[in-house]
Amino acid sequence: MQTPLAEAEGPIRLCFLSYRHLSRLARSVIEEYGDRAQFEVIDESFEAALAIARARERSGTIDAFVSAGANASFLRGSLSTPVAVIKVTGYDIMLAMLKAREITRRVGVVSYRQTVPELDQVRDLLRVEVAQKAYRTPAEAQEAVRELAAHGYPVVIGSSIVCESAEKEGLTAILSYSLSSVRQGIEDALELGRVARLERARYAQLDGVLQSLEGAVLAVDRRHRIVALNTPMERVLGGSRAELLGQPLDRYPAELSLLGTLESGEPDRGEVIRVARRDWVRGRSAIRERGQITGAVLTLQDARSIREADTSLRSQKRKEKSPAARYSFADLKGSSPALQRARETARRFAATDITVLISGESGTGKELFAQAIHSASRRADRPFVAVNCSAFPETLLESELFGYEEGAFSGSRRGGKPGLFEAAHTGTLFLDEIGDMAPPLQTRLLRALQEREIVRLGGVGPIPVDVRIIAATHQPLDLLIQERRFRSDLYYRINILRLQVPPLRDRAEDVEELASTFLARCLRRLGSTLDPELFAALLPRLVAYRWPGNVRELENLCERLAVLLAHGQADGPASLEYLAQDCPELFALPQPPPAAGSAADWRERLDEVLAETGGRRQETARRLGISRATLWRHMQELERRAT
Ligand SMILES: Nc1ncnc2c1ncn2[C@@H]1O[C@H](COP(=O)(O)OP(=O)(O)OP(=O)(O)O)[C@@H](O)[C@H]1O
Repeated sequence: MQTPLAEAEGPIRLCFLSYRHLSRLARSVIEEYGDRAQFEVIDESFEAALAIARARERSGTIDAFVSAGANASFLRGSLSTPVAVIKVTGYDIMLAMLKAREITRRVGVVSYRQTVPELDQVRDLLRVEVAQKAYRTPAEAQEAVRELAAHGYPVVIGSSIVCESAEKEGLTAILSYSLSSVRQGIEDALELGRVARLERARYAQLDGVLQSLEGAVLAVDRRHRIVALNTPMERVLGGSRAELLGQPLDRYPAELSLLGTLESGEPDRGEVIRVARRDWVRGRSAIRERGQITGAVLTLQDARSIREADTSLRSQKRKEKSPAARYSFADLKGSSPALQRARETARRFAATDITVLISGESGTGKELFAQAIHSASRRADRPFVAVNCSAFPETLLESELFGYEEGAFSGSRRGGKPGLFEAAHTGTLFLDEIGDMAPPLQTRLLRALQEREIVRLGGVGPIPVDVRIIAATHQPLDLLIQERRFRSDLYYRINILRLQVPPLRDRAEDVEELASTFLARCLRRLGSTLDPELFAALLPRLVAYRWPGNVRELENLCERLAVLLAHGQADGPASLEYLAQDCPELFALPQPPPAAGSAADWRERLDEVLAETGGRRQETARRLGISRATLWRHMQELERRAT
């Protein structure tokens, strides 16, 4: 394949466009250039010359044109290929004057644009009577020649057009151009042609880069005219490249304007604009040459493709340590009417993308419901991220949720850290115990939910996040609002779809299914099976118990029972008493739930178990059938009441 620069090799292709007087002169020097240049000489001027020049431009067969006088000016203004101008020098005129003097002492000189003042000074020297005239158009040239003829000037010096007119008037015409000025014109044209080739080759390379870009790109010059663009940008502007090149960008929607960038030189990136019925992320920057702004570039990235790339990037990262939901509706055991109703409601919520608020006592299965909703929603294969708001001190929870930038606080990790909102992007964020969130953080959370974007701690730019929120609480939020511990606007924002998970004591029908499921599962893990007779004997006690720790307590108790049963320490119905030693709660009066029972009783029980476990909270929580977070909360509460 030929590279653009290889195309720049070979002789420079020049085209002469002039009346025949100059063409004749040009033909006489062509041979001197040998291999350096290839010539085409055309005896035409103005409109006819322009038509031919444009045809050559389109076919790309010419590197530069050569012309003179008014003709050259006319062509220059209409062609994008360079036009070298053959200029008349004082020396040329002197030579022509000497030739003219051999014929007559009355000489007319007709020059393009302006007369030659020096001639007035030398005419006495040459002892010639000189009449000077200037012209701009062929008609003016003709008129000037006619006037000279009328005033009895037999010889006229001038350009090709002038010579042509003079001959028509029957005068002697002397071309003002000398061979040396024609040679100078050709040298200029060779240089212009060489530079034009290099520029074309560079442009072709740049264009190759532009075309390979996925986004729409264009560049303008200092005057805000389009000088380069790629195919996607042609589609945005709704025209072909040939139509668009050279057009002022002002004609297009104001959002695409680069005038501000040309003015200030300041780049700006990231703003989303809507043009041609699509959303684009716009970038604008200035082009500088040696510090001077010479143009500007506009880039438009399809917002949809950025979103897709963002999603795939985030999901790529997520695959490494993806927080996923483990449970679905199939894992939600229980067939009591209350649970069935809750399950049905949750299923309907799963079909929407709306915020859900789940309330219920600790251990009733709120997180399990949240996971089931997520797993049945359109976000099922996206992350499910759970955070217990009561388990973190305020500032730590803030950085957990929103992440932080490097240097946000002393000890912040290098490179910063994305928060749970970002980790949950496109998925679900489960905010457990939302009632325990500190009010300042509630304000930040509300803003994130409303704006659908977050700002990392120490960060400036907002990061858009697409997250479904499922919040849970064991406390009545309306009471917390009265106590000014919960913001009412956040409450209204999250309290859209409500799900109440009933305590286990209100659905005793579920105990049998739950207990047999938990026991069978634990025993299987221990390589044993459930003895139906023993289970039948145990069931009335399980059903009668009030389960202050709800399903979690039942699950923990089943684990304990399974260990005892699997090791053959309890065998047959007679061993119920034996079990009673290890599971006294089933055989004694039920422990009052912390909220309902007296604080003193609860404190006593808590202290008792803490003493038994040597202060180990994990084990204490397990024995009490509550989560660690709940234990921590209760301890805080008791301390608060004590002071
Ligand atoms: N209906 C159910 N079927 C099977 N297992 C359940 C059910 N409900 C709860 N569980 C189990 O009980 C335990 C406690 O449930 P979960 O953590 O969802 O409760 P929670 O209400 O979110 O508790 P907390 O308020 O203390 O965070 C979990 O191990 C869960 O799998």
